[in-house]
Amino acid sequence: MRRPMVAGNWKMHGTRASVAELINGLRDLALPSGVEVAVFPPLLHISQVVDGLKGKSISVGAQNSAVESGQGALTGEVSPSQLVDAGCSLVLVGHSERRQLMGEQDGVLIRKFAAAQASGLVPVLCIGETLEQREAGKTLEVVSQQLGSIIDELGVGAFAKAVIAYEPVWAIGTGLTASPQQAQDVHAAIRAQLAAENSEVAQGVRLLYGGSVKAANAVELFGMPDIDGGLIGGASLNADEFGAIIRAAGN
Ligand SMILES: O=C[C@H](O)COP(=O)(O)O
Repeated sequence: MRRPMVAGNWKMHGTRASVAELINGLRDLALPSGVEVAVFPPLLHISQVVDGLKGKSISVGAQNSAVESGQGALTGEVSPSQLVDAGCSLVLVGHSERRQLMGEQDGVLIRKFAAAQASGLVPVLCIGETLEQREAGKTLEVVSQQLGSIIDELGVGAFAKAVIAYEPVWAIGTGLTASPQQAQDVHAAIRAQLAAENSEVAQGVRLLYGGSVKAANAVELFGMPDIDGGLIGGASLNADEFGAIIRAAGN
């Protein structure tokens, strides 16, 4: 039985004041015990969030981390071990905004994934196709290649301590959501790809859906057999809406 997870990716949003307000809203939420909840604030606000959520069962993660796990001469980067030291337990790897806007490709993402695990962080690997790729009928090929690059290099066992988020790029921040069946089809293919190598890992790994998830569509999405929760962008900036999405995962 996989424990559902609902994670909020705050992206590049927030000031110290708005983050304080969001923390208060999150503290007021009654969280269902069966759901793991996490937030990914901007790096600058991680300490504030870790301190503000003390005693509340919400994990804190980073949106990105360095390719090296320790410390060193890497100007502008923050390493997984520094994130652990700051109170993080998770990190996003390969969000489409970083793949597309920062040019992050497989080689770098493999190193980030490995460095995160070496420091004890749980990587949340984000994969998904663009609209052009979906329209060309290449969705499963693209997703399989993105996942396969990590499996080939680090082995399927790496997913015993990782989470995967399927986020179709065309659904991110657009208000367009993959239908529950569209999302389920891709999730099933992801699980089958893992199962071809190791069925125990495949059955245990949480597969989150991301892309315009709201309280209004979460119940249906999370009701699909291979969707184990969500990675929420815009809707996670409102504690009440985020709380309603969390409850949808607890149903
Ligand atoms: O990481 C979160 C995803 O990019 C989804 O963002 P969104 O819920 O604003 O569409």
